[in-house]
Amino acid sequence: MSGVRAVPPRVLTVAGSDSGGGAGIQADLKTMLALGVHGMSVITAVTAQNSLGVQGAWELPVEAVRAQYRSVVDDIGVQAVKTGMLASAELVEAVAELIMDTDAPVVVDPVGVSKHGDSLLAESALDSVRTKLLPVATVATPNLDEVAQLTGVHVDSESQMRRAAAAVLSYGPRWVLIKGGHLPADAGRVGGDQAVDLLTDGSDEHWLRAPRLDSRHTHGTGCTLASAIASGLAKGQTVPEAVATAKEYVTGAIAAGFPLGGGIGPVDHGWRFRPGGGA
Ligand SMILES: Nc1ncnc2c1ncn2[C@@H]1O[C@H](COP(=O)(O)OP(=O)(O)OP(=O)(O)O)[C@@H](O)[C@H]1O
Ligand SMILES: Cc1ncc(CO)c(N)n1
Repeated sequence: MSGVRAVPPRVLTVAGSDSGGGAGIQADLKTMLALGVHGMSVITAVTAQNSLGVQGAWELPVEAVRAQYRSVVDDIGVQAVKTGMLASAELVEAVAELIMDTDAPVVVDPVGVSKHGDSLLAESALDSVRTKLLPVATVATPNLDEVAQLTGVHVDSESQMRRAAAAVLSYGPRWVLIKGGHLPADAGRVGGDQAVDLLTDGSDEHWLRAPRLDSRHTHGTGCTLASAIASGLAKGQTVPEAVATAKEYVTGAIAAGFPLGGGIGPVDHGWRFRPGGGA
């Protein structure tokens, strides 16, 4: 065979490794494969993690993170970047600085704690996230716990999501997606049967709604959503388009989540390839 091969858009994730394969770097790369882009990784930390929680975490030296990033960006190039677990203030600041020099949209998932409540970011790094990382984000995707941690705004109803969005936008990201996945079941005007997220840049506002799925196996939802957004942006979609297609993808992945180990199983990144999945 000969001829020019098509080169897929390239997306870089800067995040931690989840040995259990459901979240972190592993979720990001699986999402990117499923969405047809070329995934690349800068590993910031290694976690020993499974369906029961995080048993250990080790940060990489800043020098190793910088070297991985430069290797990818200087030779291969990127059409979008996604950040996840950054562990420490030093790493947050180094990554923010690297991103500043990169001409590509950036999705910042300000990962604070895992589904089991294990900390993935030092308390001392919060200020660097606010003042260094959020300002370089094209889209920031905090969940409600991260919103509370970063801004002090506690959301327990849909109406408060607007206030939360304004508080995050005050740190400088172009767009914010407030993820309502953790809203209590009886919150909001429309009742508790929907998983509602709010995307806004301060003037344009998009409410994204999907059926709230009664699944225990939701490990990796946030990483999957942020990587799917980055994949859409790399393909040239606008932010609202990328978020809408990512929401559809993560909803399908949650619906197909499966039990693994004795605790919270992963979402299914490959759901579209299964019988009836639509691929
Ligand atoms: N039970 C559910 N049913 C449908 N959608 C859900 C459910 N739980 C979360 N979502 C959706 O999944 C996406 C990720 O949101 P979530 O709040 O779970 O992220 P997260 O807390 O950052 O995830 P993680 O725990 O992986 O860090 C959002 O679009 C949210 O609305
Ligand atoms: C490494 C890693 N990144 C992100 C998450 C999200 O909760 C996780 N559980 N583990």
